[in-house]
Amino acid sequence: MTQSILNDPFKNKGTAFTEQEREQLSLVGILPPAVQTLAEQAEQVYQQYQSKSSALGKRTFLMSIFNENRVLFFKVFSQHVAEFMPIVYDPTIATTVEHYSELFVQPQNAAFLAIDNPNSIEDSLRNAAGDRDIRLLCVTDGEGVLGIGDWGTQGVDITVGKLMVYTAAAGIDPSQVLPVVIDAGTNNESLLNNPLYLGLKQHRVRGKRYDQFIDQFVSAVEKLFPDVYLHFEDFGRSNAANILNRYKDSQLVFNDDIQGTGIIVLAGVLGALNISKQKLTDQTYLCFGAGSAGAGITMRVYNEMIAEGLSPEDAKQHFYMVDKQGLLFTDTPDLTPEQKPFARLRNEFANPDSLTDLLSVVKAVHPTTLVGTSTQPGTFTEAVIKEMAANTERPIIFPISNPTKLMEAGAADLIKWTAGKGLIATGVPSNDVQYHGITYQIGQANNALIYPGLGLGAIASSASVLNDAMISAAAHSLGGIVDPEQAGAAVLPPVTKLNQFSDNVAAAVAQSAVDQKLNQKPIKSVQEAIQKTQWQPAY
Ligand SMILES: NC(=O)c1ccc[n+]([C@@H]2O[C@H](COP(=O)([O-])OP(=O)(O)OC[C@H]3O[C@@H](n4cnc5c(N)ncnc54)[C@H](O)[C@@H]3O)[C@@H](O)[C@H]2O)c1
Ligand SMILES: O=C(O)C[C@H](O)C(=O)O
Ligand SMILES: [Mn+2]
Repeated sequence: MTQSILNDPFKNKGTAFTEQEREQLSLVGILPPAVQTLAEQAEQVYQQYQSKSSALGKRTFLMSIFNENRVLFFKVFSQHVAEFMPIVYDPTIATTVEHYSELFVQPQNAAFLAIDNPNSIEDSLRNAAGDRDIRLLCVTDGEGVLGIGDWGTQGVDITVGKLMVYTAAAGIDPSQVLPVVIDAGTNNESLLNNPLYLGLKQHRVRGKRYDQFIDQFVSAVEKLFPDVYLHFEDFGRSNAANILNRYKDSQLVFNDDIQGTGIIVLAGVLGALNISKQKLTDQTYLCFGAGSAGAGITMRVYNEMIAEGLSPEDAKQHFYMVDKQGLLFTDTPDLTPEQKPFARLRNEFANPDSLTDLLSVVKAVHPTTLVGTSTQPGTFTEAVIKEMAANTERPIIFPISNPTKLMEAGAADLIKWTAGKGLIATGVPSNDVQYHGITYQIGQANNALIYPGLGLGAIASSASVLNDAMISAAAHSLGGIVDPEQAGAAVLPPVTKLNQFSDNVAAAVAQSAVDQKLNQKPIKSVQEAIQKTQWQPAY
C-alpha cells in the first residue's frame, strides 16, 4: 500500500519526492537519499538514452521511463522532440508492434477489448481509466498497422505511440488519454502460430458481429466519457471509412489515416505549390495505393480544388487512382465506395487494357503530383520518376508509405532522378539531401504533424463534431512557417517546430468550431481555452 504511489506513473516522481513528501507518503527509507530535481532526472535519462546503441534499445529504455513516471518521460521528450519522434513513434514503433508479445512488460494503462466478450466493454474501459477524466481515446483493431498489416492485439502499441505524440506535440494531459485495442482476431498466421502471442488466437471476425461490437464500443465510450475525442487508427480498408461515416455526423470522432493524412498531404501540396508558384487547379493528381489513406487524401485535395472554384465535375477530371488492379476504371471489379467517384472511363484512353502498372499510367496521364500510399517499396522507380519529370517542371512526389522499409522511393533518389526539381515529402523522417551544391530539406508528410493540434483544438473548443470546415482550417494553418524562397526548402515545416505548429493548428480548428457554433461550452477566447487545456511536464 505505502509503495503504491511509486507504481502509479501518473503520480510517481521517483527520486524527486521531497523529504516532506517522503514523510507524508511513507516513502522514507524506500528511495535513495538524494532528492533530485526534474531537470536532473531528465538529464540523467537523456544520458542513459544516449548510451543505447540501437533504436529498439533506445525505445525500450524510454518506455521503461514512460511506465514509471509520465512527467519525467514527457519532460525529456519535450526537450528532444525531433530526436525522439522516430524512436518513440514511426518508424521504430513498427518493430515494437511486430514484437509486442515478446517484448511485453506491462499493459501501459491501455484497455484490451475482446470480440468474444462484448458484455465486458464497459467494465474494461472503466477499469483501464480508473479515476482518470478521459478526454482523448485512441482505438485500433490492429488490422492495418502502418503498412505492415494485421498485428491483432499487438496493434495496441500504435495507440500508445499516437497518444504520446499528442502530449509531446500539443500538450494533451497524459492522464486524460486512453489507448484501446479491439481484438477482433487476426489473420496473421505468424501470430496465430506464435506461442507467445498475447491476443485471441482466432481469425478475424467480420460483418454483423464486428459492426455490433463497434457500436457497443462507441456507445460505451459516449456513456463513460461524454466529452471524449475518439480517434480511430489503423483499421483495415474494409472497416475504416465505414466506421468513420457511421459516427462522424453525430459524435466527435476522427480517423487519422483518412482525415489526418488528407490534411497533412494537402498542406504539403500547398507548401510545394508555394515553392513552385503553381496553382492547385492546374495539377494532375495520381494516387498510388487507393486505400484508406490514398482515398482520404484524394478526397481532401479534391475538396480543396472545389474550394478554389472548380465545379465537382471539373475537379474530378484532375484525379487518377492506381491500385493493385492498375488504373481504376468504372468497370474495375471490387472498387471500394471511396474509389468509385475517382474511377475513370475506359474510353478516355486509347490503350485502357495496358494501364495495369504505374509506369504505363504515368505515361498515359502525365501526373504533376504523385502520392504513394501503396505499402509497396521501391515502386516509384527511376523510370516512373523520369517519365513524370519529363512532363512537368516541378513534380510533386510524396512516397508516404510507412515504415521506412515500405517507402515507394527514398528522398535522395527522387532528388537525383528529377535533377533537383522534385518537391519531395516522405512519411518517415528523411535526412537532408545534398545535390549539386544545394541542400534539400525533405518535409515529413506524416499525420503526426497534424493530429495533435487537431485534437487539441477540438477538445479545447468542446466541439460536438469534427467537420470539413475544421479539417480544411487545419490544412491551411501550416502555411507560412517555411520560407519558400530558400533553395532546397522543404514543403512542410520541420518537426523541430512541432509544438509551434500544433498550437497554430489547434487555434485554427478551435476558431472554426466556434465560428460554426459547434462549441458545447461557452468560449470567450480560443487562445485561452487552448492554454487551459494544455498540460506541462512539471511536478
Ligand atoms: N505518412 C502518413 O501520415 C501516412 C498516413 C496513413 C497511412 N500511411 C501509409 O500509407 C500506406 C497505406 O495505408 P492505408 O491505411 O491506406 O492502408 P490500406 O490497406 O487501406 O491501403 C493500401 C492500398 O494499397 C493498395 N495496394 C497494395 N498493393 C498495391 C500495388 N502493388 N499497387 C498499387 N496499390 C497497391 C491496396 O490494395 C490498398 O488499397 C501504409 O504504408 C501507411 O503506413 C502513411
Ligand atoms: O503512424 C504513422 O506514422 C502514420 C500513419 O498513421 C500510418 O498509418 O502510417
Ligand atoms: Mn495510421
